[in-house]
Amino acid sequence: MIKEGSPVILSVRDLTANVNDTPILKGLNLEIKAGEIHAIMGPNGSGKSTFSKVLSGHPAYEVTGGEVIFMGQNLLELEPEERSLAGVFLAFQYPLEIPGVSNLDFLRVAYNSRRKHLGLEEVDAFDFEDIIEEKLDVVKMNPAFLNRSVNEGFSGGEKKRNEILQMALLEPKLAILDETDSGLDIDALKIVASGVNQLSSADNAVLAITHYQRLLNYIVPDYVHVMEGGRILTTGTKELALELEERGYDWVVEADRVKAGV
Ligand SMILES: Nc1ncnc2c1ncn2[C@@H]1O[C@H](COP(=O)(O)OP(=O)(O)OP(=O)(O)O)[C@@H](O)[C@H]1O
Repeated sequence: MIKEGSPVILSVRDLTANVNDTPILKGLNLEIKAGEIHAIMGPNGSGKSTFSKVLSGHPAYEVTGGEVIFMGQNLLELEPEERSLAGVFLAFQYPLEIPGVSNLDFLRVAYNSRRKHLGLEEVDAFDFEDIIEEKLDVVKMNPAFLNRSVNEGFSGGEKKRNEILQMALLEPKLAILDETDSGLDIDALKIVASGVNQLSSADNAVLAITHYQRLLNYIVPDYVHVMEGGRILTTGTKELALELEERGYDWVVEADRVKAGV
């Protein structure tokens, strides 16, 4: 859904970041405009999850250089909660369990925080039930999951579905999906993808990190990036994902070496 002149949602320039004093991101550049769906693929350990965690403001990751501008503001200056309120949503690779906090209460607090941030009136528990019911339908989730503690005892696939429910509710400007497809059966994959597609619009953007081309049959990307060694080595269209599926990553790494004259 690329439109000429769409506003830039995320601009990442020469981003470098360390984990435990070890450089992981080594000069990452990426620009995402409104209405676009981007996919990042790449070998294990190339820094994909690190990138998503740096964007969400995870404290274990130290940014050592570069800039990240999200909708005109310096994202790196914002606390993780502020990033979320500003409209950055990260669907985790391993969603956290929060024992003792009901999913319904958790979702209502998150929803009201975002409304407050947008200058809108908070909704009470009664009205929230109508809102959440509509969103449950997006991910075809059984309402019984609302009364359980957040993700506690949920299966891997149920946790991922719950992440997409949060996303549908919060309507972020930038949704980052970190291997949301892993652990999903075929039907759940289609439901999750359909939830993402229903959310996707000309005003927001999606960044999907995945190992599997099959997700991209359902969430069709405008751009596919290959990450290796903490950088984006190459960018293509959805056909690139098909080529990667067939040929693996070595040829991309080799082509980058030849380009760099190494
Ligand atoms: N807390 C940490 N301490 C030490 N090293 C870490 C830590 N977190 C990540 N790393 C290292 O950073 C590198 C990049 O990891 P990351 O999880 O970002 O890769 P990835 O591309 O998402 O991999 P995968 O496809 O396997 O999920 C890896 O070598 C990993 O071991």
